[in-house]
Amino acid sequence: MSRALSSSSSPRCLDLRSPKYSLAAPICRASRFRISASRKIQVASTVDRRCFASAPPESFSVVNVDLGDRSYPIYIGSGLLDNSDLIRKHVPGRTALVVTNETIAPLYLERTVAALESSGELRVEVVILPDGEQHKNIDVLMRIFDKALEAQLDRQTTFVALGGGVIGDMTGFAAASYQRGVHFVQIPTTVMSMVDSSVGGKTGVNHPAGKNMIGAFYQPRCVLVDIDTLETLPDREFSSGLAEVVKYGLIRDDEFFEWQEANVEKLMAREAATLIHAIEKSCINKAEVVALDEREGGVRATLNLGHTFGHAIETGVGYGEWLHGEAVSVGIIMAAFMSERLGWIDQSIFNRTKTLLEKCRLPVQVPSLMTKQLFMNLMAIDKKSDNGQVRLILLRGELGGCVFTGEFDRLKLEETLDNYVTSG
Ligand SMILES: NC(=O)c1ccc[n+]([C@@H]2O[C@H](COP(=O)([O-])OP(=O)(O)OC[C@H]3O[C@@H](n4cnc5c(N)ncnc54)[C@H](O)[C@@H]3O)[C@@H](O)[C@H]2O)c1
Ligand SMILES: O=C(O)C(=O)C[C@@H](O)[C@H](O)[C@H](O)COP(=O)(O)O
Ligand SMILES: [Zn+2]
Repeated sequence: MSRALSSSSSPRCLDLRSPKYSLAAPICRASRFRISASRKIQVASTVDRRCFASAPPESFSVVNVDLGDRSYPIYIGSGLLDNSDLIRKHVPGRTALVVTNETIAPLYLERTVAALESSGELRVEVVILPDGEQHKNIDVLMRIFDKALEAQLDRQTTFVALGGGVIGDMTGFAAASYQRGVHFVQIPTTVMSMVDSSVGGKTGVNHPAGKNMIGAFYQPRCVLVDIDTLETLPDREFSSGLAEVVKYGLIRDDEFFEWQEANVEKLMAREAATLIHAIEKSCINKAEVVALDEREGGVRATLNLGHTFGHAIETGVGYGEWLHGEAVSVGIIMAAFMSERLGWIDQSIFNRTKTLLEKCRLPVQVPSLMTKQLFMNLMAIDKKSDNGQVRLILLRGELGGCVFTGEFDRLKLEETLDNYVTSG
């Protein structure tokens, strides 16, 4: 059950009351999740596999992102990379461009291209980018456009992102802007991209001065999560993605947080059923938030818990030095510390958060390179800033409660930086 979030007396402090969802009547042989509060939006369901003639015997679930005529399914399961019917259903036109990187290409490109080409009706082009956050920029983005133009891809083409969040964010932005918009499909291959970045349509690239500063909201036509691809994901990357999973529990889903506390060992052992549950619950939480506030007018900002501190760390130490989830983990702990110092949460919530992040093998200390001044400079250009004033997502009330606000005692922010910054 999602928690009702704490309200605030401040007019600039949004009341982030989240709707609850519950299990409703089964459809076919499976379950359907609904928001059971005032807004009855179907956010998630499990499809009848009979819809897909050549689907493999493995089962999969579907979480729907409800955005009216731009709604789309997130398919979650095993063996889905080879399920040609599933992907082809969402690739109209006669051409597709698969965007991936040097690490993922030898692992999963051949199968992805084979699935797309299986009908014999699609010409599939490929562009392989260099790997790493340091390449998430305008210069490397141009390589996607260069390839698309060289291959004479038209407006009916589909850009397919095969990879982690870097590839997904860049391909989505390329799809949003190539010939003013072409179709887009996400095939995430990291925990981070499966639980977060492939869903919700935030796309873009970094600027040397700040993370994701250039981009667009642009939704995919479907997200295909094949959990088998996680078999090759390095441990450090695996842990990184879990920072966002912990985030969902903290901002809106106390039961999910408690489930994580109870199942973290199985999660870290990559047990399939546990992994699938974590991905499904994360996608359901994200889909609900995105359906309520696609373009971050209010409640969507809560998905940024820890990110104001975290993005400052990623930019400050140099893109790629710290992984996104590592920086977010430290950001989450700083936000929790500050919330506790403000008297907004009990110390036990801070302690439980720290323990869970540590069990996910995530850092909870600021890198030594970060000075207080560097934090302040980088945080000032955060996209959530309002008229030069930093606004933060802070925890408030019971576990699962948070607020997005610029109305807090600035001394507590200073105190937080003083407590966590070790240098200069
Ligand atoms: N758009 C959003 O809503 C959103 C949400 C969260 C994060 N992000 C962005 O996502 C990026 C981080 O994503 P990420 O953590 O996936 O990093 P990433 O895309 O850099 O991938 C992590 C590393 O794992 C490799 N890799 C990917 N899949 C693999 C696999 N199956 N097997 C082996 N290696 C594999 C990649 O080549 C890379 O080296 C950041 O730029 C962050 O800002 C965006
Ligand atoms: O989807 C969202 O909204 C998020 O904030 C998800 C974050 O985990 C993600 O890192 C996102 O890219 C951050 O967005 P930004 O607007 O702060 O760049
Ligand atoms: Zn993030």
